[in-house]
Amino acid sequence: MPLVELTDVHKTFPAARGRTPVEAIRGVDLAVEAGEIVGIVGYSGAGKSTLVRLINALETTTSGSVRVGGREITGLKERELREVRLGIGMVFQQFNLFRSRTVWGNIAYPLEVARVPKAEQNQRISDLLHFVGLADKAHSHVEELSGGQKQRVGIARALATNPQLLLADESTSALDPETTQEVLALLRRVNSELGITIVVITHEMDVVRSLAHRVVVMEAGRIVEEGPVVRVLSDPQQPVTRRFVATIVDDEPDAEALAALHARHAGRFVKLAFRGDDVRQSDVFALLLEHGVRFELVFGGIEEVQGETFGNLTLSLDGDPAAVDAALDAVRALVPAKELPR
Ligand SMILES: Nc1ncnc2c1ncn2[C@@H]1O[C@H](COP(=O)(O)OP(=O)(O)OP(=O)(O)O)[C@@H](O)[C@H]1O
Repeated sequence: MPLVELTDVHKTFPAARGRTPVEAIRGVDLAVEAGEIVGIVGYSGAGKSTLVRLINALETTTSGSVRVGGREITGLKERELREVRLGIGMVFQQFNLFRSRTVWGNIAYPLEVARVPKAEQNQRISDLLHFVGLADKAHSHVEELSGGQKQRVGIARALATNPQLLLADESTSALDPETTQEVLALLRRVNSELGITIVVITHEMDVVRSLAHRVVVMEAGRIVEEGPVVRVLSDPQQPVTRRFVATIVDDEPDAEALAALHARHAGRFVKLAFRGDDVRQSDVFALLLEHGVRFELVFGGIEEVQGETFGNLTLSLDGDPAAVDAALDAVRALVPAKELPR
């Protein structure tokens, strides 16, 4: 049974005066299995935050079903919803910490609300501070902390009530790249050491690449593509997915770059797609040489994501036209190859 299951979910916000209603979510089916890290990506307005707010019952669906831990949450009473929310931790972009409280006090807050006995609270807070590496900051005030430390407090607070699910909404967008990596490493430990399922919303593909097992791409209130991260990064299908993937993986030169490359290289351009370790680049290059074709690498790169390699290399091929054709036929038997226009 999935930990979270959305079936044909729609959410329409009523029209503000003189406006049309906003269909924020338009028929979403999504299952998140226990233990997974799912990254939800999409541009601003795609519906990511609304989707997350439906999962933690801060919004109600217009139609469709939302199940958390097997329990239908649509139509539950406020008291029952509070119970459901206790099983879900939230981490926010702007940390949402209480400035008037110390680090300890911030982590204590959800435990106070849940009326956890004091001795148990103290043990829990102390464990969490060690887990997130802030034991020495217990009595610091929030303003004294760096952004990364604030987010670690945010994560500790989200974990205080032992949730099964952590929802992270742009949790690293306010952080610099190095601090982002620290927070992502902590989230990976939350998943691997504590077994907590994580749904992370982001517009940064780097976050997806280094954290998620599976990626869900949203556009205009719908899921337009989903799959294991390595699959989606190495072979994106939808235009919106390609645009996201292009921010971290070189695909093929755009028209402007292509014109500049053609001005420098006389040969025919072909893009080769390497996926996994089954085809070695050296085998492809040997085939070209066997056919008497000279080549130069003009664009692209090879990536390693979660232990798998993939990438796209654009080569300029020079030689007798018939030999280039024959070489291309032979190469196509090994890897997908696409000739780029002149
Ligand atoms: N409470 C609301 N009332 C009216 N419209 C809303 C409300 N919340 C969201 N919307 C609209 O629903 C659509 C989806 O918004 P949502 O915040 O879910 O997108 P998002 O993908 O999370 O974007 P961002 O990355 O900017 O947060 C947008 O058109 C937004 O204006």
